[in-house]
Amino acid sequence: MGMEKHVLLGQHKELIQCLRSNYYPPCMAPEKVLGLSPHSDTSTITILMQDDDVIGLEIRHKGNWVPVTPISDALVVNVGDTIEIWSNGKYKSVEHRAVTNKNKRRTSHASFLIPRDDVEVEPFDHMIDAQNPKMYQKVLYGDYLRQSMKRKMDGKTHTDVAKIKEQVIEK
Ligand SMILES: O=C(O)CCC(=O)C(=O)O
Ligand SMILES: [Fe+2]
Repeated sequence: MGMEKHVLLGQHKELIQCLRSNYYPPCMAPEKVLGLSPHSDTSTITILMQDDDVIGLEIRHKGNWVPVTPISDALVVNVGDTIEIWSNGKYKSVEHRAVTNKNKRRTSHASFLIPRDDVEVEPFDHMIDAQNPKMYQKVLYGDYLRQSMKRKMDGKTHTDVAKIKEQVIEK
């Protein structure tokens, strides 16, 4: 985003790390049962450690679900909604889900890096110009996080609260 590392870090006020560990037991009918419904993370970035012997994570790319094949000793880094808002939509949060597996159990550990609750998140001025008008309104991170957590995971629909609605200009 054309910013020094410490400036971006400073935008968090305090860099908070939340950890979620997921366990997906073997499932008799993986074609019918998802491990985790489609969603994007509200974080700035998410660092994911996943088992390397079973595929489970999938990202949505051009309308298709694409498996993220594990690489030994490698972490997966996903862009979250906060970067999407700060970058005014230049860097989109990735929609993802976890599928189940008939024979193998799977574990994953997601580390969400997030700003402090009282940070007002909105697109950075330098990401806005005539070609890229402001797409997101100011949201208080704590409110955004809690509102998203209250909802059923449903793709990226929770990001609508931060989007500037199209103006209807009456003649
Ligand atoms: O299990 C996975 O690979 C995905 C986990 C995830 O998306 C999450 O915990 O938010
Ligand atoms: Fe996630």
